[in-house]
Amino acid sequence: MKILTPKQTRELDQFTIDHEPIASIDLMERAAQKCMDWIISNIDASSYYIFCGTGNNGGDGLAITRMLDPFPYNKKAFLIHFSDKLSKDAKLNYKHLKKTDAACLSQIDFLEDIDFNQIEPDAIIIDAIFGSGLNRPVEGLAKLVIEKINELPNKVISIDIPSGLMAEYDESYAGSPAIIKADITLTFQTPKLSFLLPENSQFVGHWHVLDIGLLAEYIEEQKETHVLVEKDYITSIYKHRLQHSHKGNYGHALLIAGCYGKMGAAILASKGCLKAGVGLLTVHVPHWGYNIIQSSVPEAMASIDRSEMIFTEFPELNGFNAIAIGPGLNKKKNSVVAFENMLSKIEHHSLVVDADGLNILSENKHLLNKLPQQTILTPHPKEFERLAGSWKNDMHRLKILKDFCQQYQVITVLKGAYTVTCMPDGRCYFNTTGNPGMATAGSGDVLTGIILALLAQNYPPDKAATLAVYLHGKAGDKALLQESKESLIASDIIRNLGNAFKSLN
Ligand SMILES: NC(=O)C1=CN([C@@H]2O[C@H](COP(=O)(O)OP(=O)(O)OC[C@H]3O[C@@H](n4cnc5c(N)ncnc54)[C@H](OP(=O)(O)O)[C@@H]3O)[C@@H](O)[C@H]2O)[C@@H](O)CC1
Ligand SMILES: Nc1ncnc2c1ncn2[C@@H]1O[C@H](COP(=O)(O)OP(=O)(O)O)[C@@H](O)[C@H]1O
Ligand SMILES: [K+]
Repeated sequence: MKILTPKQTRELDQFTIDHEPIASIDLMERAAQKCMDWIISNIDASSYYIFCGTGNNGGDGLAITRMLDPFPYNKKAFLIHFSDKLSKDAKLNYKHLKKTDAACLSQIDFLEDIDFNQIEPDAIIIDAIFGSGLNRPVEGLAKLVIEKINELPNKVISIDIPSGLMAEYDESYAGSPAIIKADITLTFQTPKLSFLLPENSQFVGHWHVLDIGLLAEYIEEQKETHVLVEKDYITSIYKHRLQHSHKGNYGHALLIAGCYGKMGAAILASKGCLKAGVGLLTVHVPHWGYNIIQSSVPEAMASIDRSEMIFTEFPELNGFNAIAIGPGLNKKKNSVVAFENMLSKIEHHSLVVDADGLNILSENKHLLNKLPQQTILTPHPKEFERLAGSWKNDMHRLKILKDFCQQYQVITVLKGAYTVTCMPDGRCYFNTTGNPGMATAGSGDVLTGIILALLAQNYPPDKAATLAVYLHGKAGDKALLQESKESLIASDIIRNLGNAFKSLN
């Protein structure tokens, strides 16, 4: 699903109004009805307090209040009068609600006009103060109301976007002084970019996209800049195995991993790779790790370093079509030299760099220029900061990520919730699978193994990265059916890779 900018969202609304065609007031009615349908199906409450602004978001809130009328709920709508400029459609809905139930509607000029004590703790608050039209930090009356709502124990449902949050912002934006902390956000047609950034999860809560019938024609024409990766996209890139295939069809991968004390990383990445369908896997380990890898991963072949403890050399690269380097490596000088040598020998191979491979790059930045085009880097945020520098806010981090990928022509998988895979041309793919149980030692090593396996199977690097990230998260979600978020460990992700692949069929 494409994520649209605020400008594109406005254009999409207008395109739908012009081409469906539909009057804007009817579109608002449709949006409000979709919210109502969702609320009635999912929420069990007897009282609703609807806080409405003066723009079209407030118009949605006023329409929702009217639609609650046939139901046996207590309801009260507050028009937060922070501006005299009521939008045309908000005005129509204001009049309409006055006719339906004038008593439930109050205009609020001062915070004291609202008796917050009357709001029962189990009542639902609907936040329709600001939507996508917010264009500056919230001040004055609206700020006071938002702060007060955030102090209440009530469940809050935000319409379109939590009031005070912007769909997109730049690095100079230090956050609005007041933003609604929603439990649920019901957003229209496509999610907003800000929903996917860690710093905003405290405001957005669980978000749901409601299809209000805005025209797909317009969305299809837009460039794929920010994409939410869901099952339909993944099934479109997934290649089924052919009946008459043999292991030679699925590539020969080389994994360079492990050092004294960190052989576990090599084992986890190897297993992730094998369980993601590679034909053949060779693991290059220090001498000391030979017995460990052979007995823990009998399916893999071993290539043994002359060094007892660390990575100092690599096997002949001909014969491998994909290489991963980094899990459980180390950053000693001899390893850096071997890494640099290897980069100079790479020709047609696809490459993944993780963990200490990334730390070597951070400490030897000239090596970034030697990476083959479309190399996949898989940093967690700390590793990315070491690679590319620090950021002022998460939207700025996204900009740094795009600049970095464009400068070095690499693909970067920035890990976390909504892992973002950024392409050399700056396109960003946000993953939707995975859970906090995956924040556990070795989980990233498994991902490296999966990416390696898909590269060896000849997936183009951009598709290998997005598919691997999706499958890794899906395996984590499947693991959660038997485990808790605390008990889930990296081996559980490996064990559930089969279930993750099956979910694509
Ligand atoms: N278009 C459609 O077809 C559909 C739209 N829909 C709904 O419309 C919503 C977008 O509506 P919107 O554009 O009217 O913006 P909204 O956020 O309600 O109001 C902002 C207003 O407040 C003002 N303002 C801004 N910042 C401010 C601040 N800090 N402090 C004080 N004032 C501030 C600003 O005016 P300004 O003062 O800048 O002139 C603006 O007029 C969207 O989220 C969705 O819910 C749905 O019904 C589906 C169909
Ligand atoms: N809250 C979360 N939601 C979804 N995925 C997560 C979450 N926390 C961590 N993960 C995933 O778990 C993996 C952790 O990787 P990493 O930090 O490199 O771990 P390690 O270095 O221990 O192997 C990443 O793929 C990341 O996306
Ligand atoms: K809102």
